[in-house]
Amino acid sequence: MRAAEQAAFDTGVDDYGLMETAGAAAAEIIWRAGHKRDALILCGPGNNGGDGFVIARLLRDRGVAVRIAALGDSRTVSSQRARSAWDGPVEDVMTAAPAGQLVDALFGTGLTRGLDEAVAARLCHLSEAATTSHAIDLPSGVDSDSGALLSAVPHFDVCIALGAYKPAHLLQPAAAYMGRLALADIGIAMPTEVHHLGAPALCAPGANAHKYTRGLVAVVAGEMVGATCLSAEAAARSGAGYVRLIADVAVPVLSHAIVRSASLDLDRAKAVLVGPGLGRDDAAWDRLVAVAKAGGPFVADADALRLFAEKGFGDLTRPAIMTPHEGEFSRLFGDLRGSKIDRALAAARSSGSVVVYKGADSVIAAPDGRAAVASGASPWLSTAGTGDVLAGLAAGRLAVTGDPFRAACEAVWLHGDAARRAGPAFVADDLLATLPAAIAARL
Ligand SMILES: NC(=O)C1=CN([C@@H]2O[C@H](COP(=O)(O)OP(=O)(O)OC[C@H]3O[C@@H](n4cnc5c(N)ncnc54)[C@H](O)[C@@H]3O)[C@@H](O)[C@H]2O)[C@@H](O)CC1
Ligand SMILES: [K+]
Repeated sequence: MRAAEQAAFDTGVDDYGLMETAGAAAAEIIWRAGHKRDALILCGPGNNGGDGFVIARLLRDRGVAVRIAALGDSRTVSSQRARSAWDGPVEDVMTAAPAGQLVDALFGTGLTRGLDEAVAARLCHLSEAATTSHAIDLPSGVDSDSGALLSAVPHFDVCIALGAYKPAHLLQPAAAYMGRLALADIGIAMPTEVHHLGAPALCAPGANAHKYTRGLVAVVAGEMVGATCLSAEAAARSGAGYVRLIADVAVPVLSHAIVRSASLDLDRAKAVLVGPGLGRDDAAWDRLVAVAKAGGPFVADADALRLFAEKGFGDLTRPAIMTPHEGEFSRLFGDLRGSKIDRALAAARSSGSVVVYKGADSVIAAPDGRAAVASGASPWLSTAGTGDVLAGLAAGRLAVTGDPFRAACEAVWLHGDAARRAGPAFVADDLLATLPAAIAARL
C-alpha cells in the first residue's frame, strides 16, 4: 500500500489530496449506512486520524450531528491540515460521550504496537454503546500485515478498507472483527497479487462433450473407504465427466455412476486424488509413490500429506495441488515466517505445488506468486469429512480445467457456497446435495 501511494505521489498526486479522496469515499459509505444518525469520530495522531477529520467535516456538511474526540495532537502534515479545516470543538477520547454512530479513525496501517489498555477499553466501550460502528481502513489494534490483534478490539459493523484490502482484512483473527467489508476506491492502482477469492465463472459442458473430454478423475482408496467415498462423490458432482474409484477392498455405499477398479488404473485420468482414507502404513506409501511416479497431475490431501511430511518428496513428481490444514501445513513446511499469505506463498514456491492452506481463512497460493484468500466461510464447515469433500472437488475441477490454481480457487469457492446453502449443523455428506446448486449459480 505504501509503495502504491508513493507511486501515486510520484505522478503528482499530493498527500493531502489523497487524504481528502479517502475521507470523501469513507464519508459516502458511512452516510449511506447511517444517514443523519449522530456520529462520534475518534481521531488518532497520524493520517488515519486525518481521514477522521475529513470524514467529520464532510458528514457535518450533510447535516449530520458530528462530534470529534482526538487522541492527542495530530503529528503528520496532512493530518494537521485536515484538523485545521475542522472549526468545531475537539473532545478527549477518554471522556467523550457515546453517539449513535462510532467512527474509529485512531490508527490504520501505521500501527506499530497495541493500543494502551485504557484507550483500547474506551474504544470497545464507545463502539458497543453505538448502534453502528465503522472502522476506517482497519480496526485500531489490528496488525495490518498479519491480521493479529495487538490489543482489545471491538466487533465493528463495517470496516472501510482504503484503496485495497490489506492481509488483515482477509486473515483471522482480525477478519472476524470487521463486520461488513467495504472497499473505498481512492484512485490508487494496487500492484498486489493477493486477491479476495471471488466467485468463479464456470462453463457448462460443450454440445459435443463426452465423459472423457469433461475429465476423468481417479480417486485412490486405502484403509478408510468412507473418507475416500466422500471425496469420490464430491468429484462426481464437481462437473467432471467420469470418476473411477481405485479400491481393492469392499466399498460400502456409493453412487452407481462411480466406477470401481481394483488395480491402480490411471488410464485417461486428467487428475488423481490421493490421501483421504489412504492410511499411513507401508502399503499406503507404496500407493502414494505409484501415483506420484505415474507423473500425471494429482491432488494430495490428508494421509498423503502426512506421509510426504514423514518421508519427504525425494525426486517424486510433486502434487499439482496440496490441501493442508494448519497441522498438516506445519508438519510439511515447518515454522515459516510472516502472515498466513506469506507462509502459503513460501510453501507453494518451495514445493512447486498449488497450496490450499485451509482454515477459517483459506489461502490458495501458486508457485508463481498468485494468491487468493477465502474469508467468511461458514463456521459449520468445521466438521469431519468436509476436507474430503474439498479434496474431491479440487481433483474434479483439476480434471475439468487442467489448471491447478484455477481449480483450487473454484473448489474452495464451491465448497464454501455449498456449505452456505446447506445452512447450519450439516454433515459433510449434505454438501453433496447442495453442490449442484452452487455450480448452477456460477454458470
Ligand atoms: N498519504 C497517505 O499515506 C494516506 C494514508 N491514509 C491513511 O493513513 C493511514 C496510515 O497513516 P499513518 O502512517 O500516519 O499511521 P496511523 O495513522 O495508522 O498511525 C499514526 C502513528 O501512530 C503511532 N502509533 C502506532 N501505534 C501506536 C499505538 N499503539 N499507540 C500510540 N501511537 C501509535 C505511530 O507513530 C504511527 O505512525 C492509513 O491507514 C489510512 O487511514 C489515507 O489518508 C490515504 C492517504
Ligand atoms: K482505524
